Amino acid sequence: MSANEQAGVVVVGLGPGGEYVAGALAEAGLDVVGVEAELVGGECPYWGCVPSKMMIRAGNLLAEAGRVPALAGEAVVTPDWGRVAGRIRDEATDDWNDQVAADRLAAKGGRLVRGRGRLSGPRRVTVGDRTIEARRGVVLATGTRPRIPPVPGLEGTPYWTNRDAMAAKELPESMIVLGGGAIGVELAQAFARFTCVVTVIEGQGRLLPQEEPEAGELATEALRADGVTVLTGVRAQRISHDGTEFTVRVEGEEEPLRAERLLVATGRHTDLTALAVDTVGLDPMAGAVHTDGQMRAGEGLWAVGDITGRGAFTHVSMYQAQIAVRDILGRPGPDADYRALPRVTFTDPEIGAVGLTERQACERGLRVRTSVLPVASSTRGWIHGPGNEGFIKLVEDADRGVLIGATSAGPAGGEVLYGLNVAVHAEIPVDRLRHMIYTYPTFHRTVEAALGALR
Ligand SMILES: Cc1cc2nc3c(=O)[nH]c(=O)nc-3n(C[C@H](O)[C@H](O)[C@H](O)COP(=O)(O)OP(=O)(O)OC[C@H]3O[C@@H](n4cnc5c(N)ncnc54)[C@H](O)[C@@H]3O)c2cc1C
Ligand SMILES: NC(=O)c1ccc[n+]([C@@H]2O[C@H](COP(=O)([O-])OP(=O)(O)OC[C@H]3O[C@@H](n4cnc5c(N)ncnc54)[C@H](O)[C@@H]3O)[C@@H](O)[C@H]2O)c1
Repeated sequence: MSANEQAGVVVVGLGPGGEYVAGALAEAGLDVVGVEAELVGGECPYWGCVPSKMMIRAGNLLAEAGRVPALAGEAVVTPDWGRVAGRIRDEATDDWNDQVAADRLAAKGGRLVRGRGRLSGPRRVTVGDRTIEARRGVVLATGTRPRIPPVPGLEGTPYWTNRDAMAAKELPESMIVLGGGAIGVELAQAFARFTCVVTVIEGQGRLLPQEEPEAGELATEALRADGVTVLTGVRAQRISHDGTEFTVRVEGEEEPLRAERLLVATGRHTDLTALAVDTVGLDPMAGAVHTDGQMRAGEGLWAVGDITGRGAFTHVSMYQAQIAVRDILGRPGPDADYRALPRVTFTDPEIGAVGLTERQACERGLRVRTSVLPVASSTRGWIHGPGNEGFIKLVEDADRGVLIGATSAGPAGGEVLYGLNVAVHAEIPVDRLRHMIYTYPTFHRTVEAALGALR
């Protein structure tokens, strides 16, 4: 097949990673074509981070109002989902219209091609009946889609994914959430705080199973305090929908669960077959596009974002995008380094974590020292009162005397994480961390106490 168009670089998928690459390369003067099948900006601004955090912000306000009687008097609030739905429609997503983002790319000098792209050989991308030859190369940034588990009966029912939840104009009366990972716990709590009756079903033994066990316990307590029913270590056996409500049969439960909505939040996957990666010698059955430290996936081929399987987070896609841009422009720079990968689950309390969990460190054969201290034991935690649940957990490589992992859960737990992120990233000796000044009275003073408690 002969190429009928030319470009310097073709970026396939314009989520946070691809949009950054396309914009930065266009600003640097390259002839860039960005190919986007849906909305420029991707999952994060339209169906992910931004709208979900708007829901969470609103839900947290309601919960905070519920804490007023204990500390400050009376507060009467009437939850109104319409405010959240309206803000998501008008402020976050422009009613799911990406014109502003498309114009932003054009203003930087990039060319937008709307459609679903696929590789058609080295340095070639086909979109519909157009084939574009990229002189310098192609960047794959097509992200992920929800993974729908093969539960009997599920297919064909009007189940929700994150996309339906983000676009919900009305709050369902009840909702079953399949999956107790980041999406499941964040949305379960936000919907419950607006009075939706929520049940979470998590197949593993605890919520947030990728994180420390203490994080899962805290998330369970927080969700239960908001009235959410949390079932862990169980699987849905059969799902049906009778036109009005869902029925979910769960192993070990005599009575089936019933709810108006079913949200499937059981992880994400990427479809490399549809991208035709075999035309450039990559395995279409692989779960991700593997890259080297400069985000190179082959000759004239780079990949960034969720598709690389290095952590499905916007900040990872942006970090990788910066590296790919540097490499494509021929500027030297350090390889991608995931040792201090931070993540925050935006429940209330927020659960932030960086680096390795204790278990991951032990599995690597490292000799570890750990400590866990409750935020409530700090002066600030005690002053804060209701809503002060949380803890700091540290994981130290005992032989090197540096932190290799940490969890910061509590009020503003994601912000408190920053210092720990720096410590893990820069490998600051624990002994130096012990001898710095920690502002009084802050939540992060719990870190100082936790450093002293490492055993
Ligand atoms: C509910 C929810 C909440 C989240 N909250 C957070 C959070 O708080 N913090 C955080 O860091 N992360 C969060 N994430 C994850 C975050 O959204 C993703 O990690 C991020 O969007 C990944 O960016 P990306 O560039 O890899 O791809 P994506 O954002 O997935 O974008 C990929 C783009 O490629 C397009 N595309 C796909 N295939 C093709 C093709 N063949 N041709 C052309 N275009 C194509 C898609 O239409 C899409 O626009 C959340 C995700 C969800 C679902
Ligand atoms: N705050 C954030 O940064 C944030 C928020 C939301 C999503 N995200 C990103 O989006 C990605 C996708 O989120 P997610 O919550 O869908 O995935 P996830 O991988 O975080 O969690 C999925 C959960 O579903 C469970 N599960 C899988 N199959 C199941 C089944 N059949 N029955 C019951 N439970 C089952 C898994 O054990 C797991 O705990 C995450 O990996 C995360 O990186 C990030």
